[in-house]
Amino acid sequence: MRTARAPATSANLGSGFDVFGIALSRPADVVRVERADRTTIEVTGAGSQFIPEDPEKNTVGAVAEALDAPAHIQIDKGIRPASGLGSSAASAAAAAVALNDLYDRGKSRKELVPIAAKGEAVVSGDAHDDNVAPAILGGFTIATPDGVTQIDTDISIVVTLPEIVVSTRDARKVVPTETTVEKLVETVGNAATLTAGMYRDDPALVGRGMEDDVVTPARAKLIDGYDAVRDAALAAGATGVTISGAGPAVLAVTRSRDQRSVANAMLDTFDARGIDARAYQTRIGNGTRLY
Ligand SMILES: Nc1ncnc2c1ncn2[C@@H]1O[C@H](COP(=O)(O)OP(=O)(O)O)[C@@H](O)[C@H]1O
Ligand SMILES: N[C@@H](CCOP(=O)(O)O)C(=O)O
Repeated sequence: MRTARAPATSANLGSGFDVFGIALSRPADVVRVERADRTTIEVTGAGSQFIPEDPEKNTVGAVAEALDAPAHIQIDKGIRPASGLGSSAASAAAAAVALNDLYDRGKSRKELVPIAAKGEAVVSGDAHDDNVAPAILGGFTIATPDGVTQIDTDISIVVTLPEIVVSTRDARKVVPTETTVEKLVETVGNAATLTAGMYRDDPALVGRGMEDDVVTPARAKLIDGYDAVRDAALAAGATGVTISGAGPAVLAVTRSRDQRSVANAMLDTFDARGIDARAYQTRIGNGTRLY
């Protein structure tokens, strides 16, 4: 038997659509695997009533198949599904690391990224690596078709998760298919600024580099109160605010001293609109840990 803990992740970070991702120190999923003749799945925890236990429909089923590692897989969800916090990716990442060890498959952490991404394809229709890469490797990751670059960094983050459901599959349908050269130039500048900020552990650069005028405005329409919550977080000291993944979670980069006031400002703003929400005061953290 093996047990692995995989963290929530936040993909895109505004200017890095389908490329950038960060691991968050909390919340997390815990996955326990035991050898079996065929794969069976049991899910408990946050939002488990909405998560299929059929191996064809759960992200961990695709991972077990890709590693040829049938198992009884118990998933304890700490990350609500359809949150924008890489919930489906965290289970896949934890299962990949645990099954690789259980069956002694000898894959490196980087080799496990595309295997865990097969689970993402099951739920979102696309095998994008931007959640599974940080979930497995930790830190800040740049996932491209040529591979993953990982940077360890320490940045304070607030993520606010409203009681709204946005499925990644639906949020991918509103992504614009065309943009202008001006916006392309702006996006490249912001993505480069963000990357420099990650190298320097600099929340001001990271926050500025999250600006995005292409994908985020289209998706913001799916999140009731997004603009007001963003303004409130910035007024409370956040250095940048964007949608976490496909939403509805909203992510703010902060200096450590401003974390609590930013979290309160975001919660109060959702509350004023009658929307229940919870805030995670968290940091960029480690990848999947095997017990
Ligand atoms: N192990 C899993 N954990 C979470 N969601 C899963 C899992 N396996 C399948 N799903 C399905 O994936 C969808 C949530 O994935 P997604 O929309 O990408 O949310 P998130 O942004 O939180 O990852 C839900 O329909 C859920 O039922
Ligand atoms: N790049 C993807 C990331 C989806 O993240 P999730 O946490 O919402 O699953 C996208 O933006 O569609």
